[in-house]
Formats: sequence, C-alpha cells, structure tokens
Amino acid sequence: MVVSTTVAEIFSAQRAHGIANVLAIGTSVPENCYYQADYPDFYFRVTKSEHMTDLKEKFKRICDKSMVKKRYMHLTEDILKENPNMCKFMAPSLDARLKMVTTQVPKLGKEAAINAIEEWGQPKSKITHLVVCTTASVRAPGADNDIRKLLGLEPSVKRYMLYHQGCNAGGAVLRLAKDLAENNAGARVLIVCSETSLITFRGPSDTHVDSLVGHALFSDGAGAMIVGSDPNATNLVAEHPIFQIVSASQTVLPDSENHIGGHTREVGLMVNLSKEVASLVSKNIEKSLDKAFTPIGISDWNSLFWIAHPGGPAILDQVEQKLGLKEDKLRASRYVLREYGNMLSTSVTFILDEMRKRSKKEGMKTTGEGLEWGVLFGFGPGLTIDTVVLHSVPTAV
Ligand SMILES: CC(=O)CC(=O)SCCNC(=O)CCNC(=O)[C@H](O)C(C)(C)COP(=O)(O)OP(=O)(O)OC[C@H]1O[C@@H](n2cnc3c(N)ncnc32)[C@H](O)[C@@H]1OP(=O)(O)O
Repeated sequence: MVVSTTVAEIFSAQRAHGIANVLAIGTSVPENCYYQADYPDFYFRVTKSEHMTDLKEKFKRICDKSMVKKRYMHLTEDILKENPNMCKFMAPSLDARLKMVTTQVPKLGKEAAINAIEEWGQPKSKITHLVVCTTASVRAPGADNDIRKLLGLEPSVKRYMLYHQGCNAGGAVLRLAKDLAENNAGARVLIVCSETSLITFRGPSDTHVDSLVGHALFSDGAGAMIVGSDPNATNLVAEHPIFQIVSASQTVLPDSENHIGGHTREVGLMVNLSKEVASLVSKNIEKSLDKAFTPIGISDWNSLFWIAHPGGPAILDQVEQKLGLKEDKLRASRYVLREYGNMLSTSVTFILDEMRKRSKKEGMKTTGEGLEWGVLFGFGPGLTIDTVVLHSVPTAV
C-alpha cells in the first residue's frame, strides 16, 4: 500500500489558517431587577436581621460606595420564604440551592447563547465545540450537556465544562476557545458563561463583613460568544469578526491565595474577600501588561481599549490610578458594574458587547472605541489574572 500523505501534511490540514475571532456576542439576565438604593432594606428584612442595626448601616455604606445602580437576580422573596436556611449566615442549604442552580444556570446560559447564535446567523449544526463556565455548582453530566440539549446541538459537539473558577474565567474561556479554534480547521466554539447568586446568598454576619461586600456587588447574568478562525465571507450570511483574539495568558500572584476564595460547603458557596484585593491587583497588573504588549511594541496603556473585570469600584479606581489611565478608559467596565453589578465570569462578555455597540453608535472607526489594540483582564481566586490581547475591527463592515 502506498501512503500518499505525511503526518506533517495531516497535522497542517487539521489546523486553521488564521487567528481566532469573536464572531458573535449574546447576553441575558433574569427578570428580577434589584435597585441598589432599596437593597439594604430588602436584604435585612428578608433575612430577618433588622435588629443588626449597626451592620445594616455598614451595609448601606458599602452599597452606596459600590457604584452599582441596579442588578438582576433569580432570587425572589418567595424563593427565600420557601428556603429559610438560605437567609441564615450558616445553615445547611446546599441541596436546595443546587436544585435551583441545576435549572437556572443552563436556562440563563441558553438565552444568552440563542442571542449569540442569532447574531452569528449560521446554522447551529456548525457549532463544533461548547465551552461552559459557572462558579455555581459541580456535577456530572454538567451544565454543558444541559445547554447542549436545550439548544438542540449535536451529541457529538465537543464539550468543556469549567466549574468553580470565579471571575478570571471570563478571560480563561477566551483562551481555551482561541486554542480550540486555531487548532481545529473549521471549528466554531460556542462559549457560555452563566452565573447566579443562588449559591452565595446568605444572611449577614458581623464577624464576616467581607460577605456583605459580595452581597453588595454580586449578581446573575449569562454571556455567550461564538469564536472561530477563517471567517466565511462567501456564505449567504457572511461571518463578521467583532474582535480578533491575539494572545491569552494567565498568572497567579505570589502569596495571594487567601485574598479571594470560594468554598462549597453544606451552607452553600462561602466567598471570602480580603481588603487587599484592589491593591494587589493594581500593584501587579503592569507586569501582565508588559508581558502581553512588549512583543507588539506597545507601552502606552492609554493607547489600548480596556475590558477590565469590574470586581468592585476600588479595583477599577486603583488600576486606573496606578497606570495613569485616562478617565474614559474604564468607561465600559464602569457601565456594566453600574447597570448589572459583578456577574463574575460573565461580566467581561457584557463589557465586550457594550464596547462594540457603543463604538458603532458613536461613529467610532473600530469596535474598540476607535482604537486598534485592546486588553481584557479577568481577576479571580488565586489571585489569578487572565490577560487577553484583542485587536479591533472596523465598525463600518
Ligand atoms: C468572585 C471572583 O472570582 C472575582 C471577584 O470579582 S471577587 C470581588 C472582588 N471585589 C472586591 O474585593 C471588592 C473591592 N472593594 C471595593 O470595590 C470597595 O472597597 C467597596 C465597594 C467594597 C467599598 O468602597 P470603598 O470606597 O473602599 O469604601 P470604604 O469606606 O473603604 O469601605 C466601606 C466599608 O466596607 C468595609 N470593607 C470594604 N472592603 C471590605 C472587605 N473586603 N472586608 C471587610 N470589610 C470591608 C470597610 O471597612 C468600610 O467599613 P466602615 O464603613 O464601617 O468603615
């Protein structure tokens, strides 16, 4: 038998030619909207904690400084009445939480995915890979298979489930999708991040004030993106890149393990946040920028468009100050924090969506506020920083 092809040729044919692109973006939030101005009253009332007057005043101060105007959560007063243990600081409640999370995470994720697929305009049979991310639960088969079924995707779609990663995973999913798209010719990767506070909500405790910080910031939301290389311009409905994914990296800051943590216990997911998070991120961020942009020859951070995970206003303020960023650089991050809160891994998808939409609306030349190069940062437990270098495309296409 004469074999007419080499392993090197097979290897080459298996790979895409071009760099990975974000080809579509979709988002979704639950119906219930909570206004921050009313939230301290709601929170202390539903958790039957009105007697903790000093703590309530402290929570009001945190909410006032959170920069959040409103956020969306699946949780309702009725759900909490049915599950009173969720209103205590530490009471067994994991089963009840997981039962709701099992339905809610795929449902919200599906809605975002449908929006992304609609924008993409291609048949869903072209989706080859599915990357799903949530901090809210751990199980098998997981939310990835549920989302596959809800969307009617083929059983042969190659699935990747990222559980319990926290906020930096908004960058990590793009890193994974880039590797998949560039290493598999014709691959179309559907990314879905879906987060819910059903797993973290709990009553206040005067010995764990950091829990109140989470309760002032965290919210529900899902974001979806389609990522692929070599966009098809010849189809009846052409594929249009929105951002090119140039490079992606991750690092863990030294001696930072205790600053953001999440532990799933009988009482749900316990999150700890130290007061040093903002200063640690801001002190270390320039190293990640240098590493990502030295090969491109960029050292002026104001020449970039910015997609920074809005962990909290202190993080955005200190990053801005440390790097000498102009006031409007973190505009899209601040907008998403104000209008939606901190949706963990999902937040950066909302920021990408806001940036490209506003760039077009305001007549800017590119999807990145008229600029060519940009950076996406995810910050999460570890303390982990995920850095993604992006390249914009012209808005006129
Ligand atoms: C989950 C993930 O993987 C990734 C994530 O996104 S994790 C979330 C990351 N975000 C954070 O860590 C929040 C960062 N912090 C902030 O944005 C701000 O500090 C804040 C909105 C919480 C408060 O705003 P501020 O301008 O710093 O106000 P400040 O007056 O210092 O703090 C308000 C109160 O909160 C308390 N506080 C702030 N951070 C605290 C913390 N981590 N733990 C305990 N208490 C805290 C302060 O002591 C202060 O109490 P008093 O009013 O009684 O003095």
